[in-house]
Amino acid sequence: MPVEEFVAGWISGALGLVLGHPFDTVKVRLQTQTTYRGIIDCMVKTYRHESLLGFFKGMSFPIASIAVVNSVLFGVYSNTLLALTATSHQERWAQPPSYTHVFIAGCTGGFVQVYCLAPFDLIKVRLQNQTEPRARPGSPPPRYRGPVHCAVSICQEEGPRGLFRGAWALTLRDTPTLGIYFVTYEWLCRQSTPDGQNPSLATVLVAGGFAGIVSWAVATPLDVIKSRMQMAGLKHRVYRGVLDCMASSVRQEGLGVFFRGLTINSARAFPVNAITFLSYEYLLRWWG
Ligand SMILES: C[N+](C)(C)CCCC[C@H](N)C(=O)O
Repeated sequence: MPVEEFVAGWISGALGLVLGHPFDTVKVRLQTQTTYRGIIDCMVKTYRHESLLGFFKGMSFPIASIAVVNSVLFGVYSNTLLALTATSHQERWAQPPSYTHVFIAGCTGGFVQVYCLAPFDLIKVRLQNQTEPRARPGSPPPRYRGPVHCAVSICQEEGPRGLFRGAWALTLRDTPTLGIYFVTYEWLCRQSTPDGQNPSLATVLVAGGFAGIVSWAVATPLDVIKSRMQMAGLKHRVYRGVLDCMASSVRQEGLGVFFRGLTINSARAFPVNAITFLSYEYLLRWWG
């Protein structure tokens, strides 16, 4: 099994993640809190109350976990494609796989990575939603003191299964949309590359960026539901399931609720995924 594909997936995921985390914090806050009037308002308030550090809340765990999550995503994707088409990564541009195979491999990668991602994503969302400024003498401490404390508290208060809160919504969000993600990337690369050649640096950047935007645009409605279900255990507002969360969100806030965070998700998706695909492709070429 080509191990380099897992390592390349990890490094490229980490680079993308750091770049995109401030956008991600604004997105999570807009999706789960009703106190902000929009992106700019959320950014200004976060900066005023919590300084620049506020935008980087909840980042340490994703950095550690991206090693597992992105290497599983890209590794399973690539190896599924290898099993389906019997062409290794080096031969993949010369003998391109069919889009159906790319889609199936993407969905498989997406499905498998959810089980690594779910607990880390839950902790990230809980920490990002703590709007208290850094501890000052006299001010009440935030509920969670950090990622480990957060994980332990969730286990104690909600049981170990609590760590998988929202995992079903995450599965529904990621399985089809990661299929779309890889198909968009492949399609855009092939459109702008002569047959049989490797795509250029600019092509990889643009195709990666758009793959991110397209897949996030499709994923946003379930992203909102996923984030709300992850916060539910905390706010004592428990949903009976994905459908119940959808129905009660629409009832209270209208259909627009499904598009919360769409703009910021797209703005984040371009640079994050451009860097992710660029480093993935080039690392594999160097090692090739
Ligand atoms: C498929 N869906 C859009 C949900 C996720 C795509 C994830 C890609 C990348 N790690 C990122 O954070 O943008």
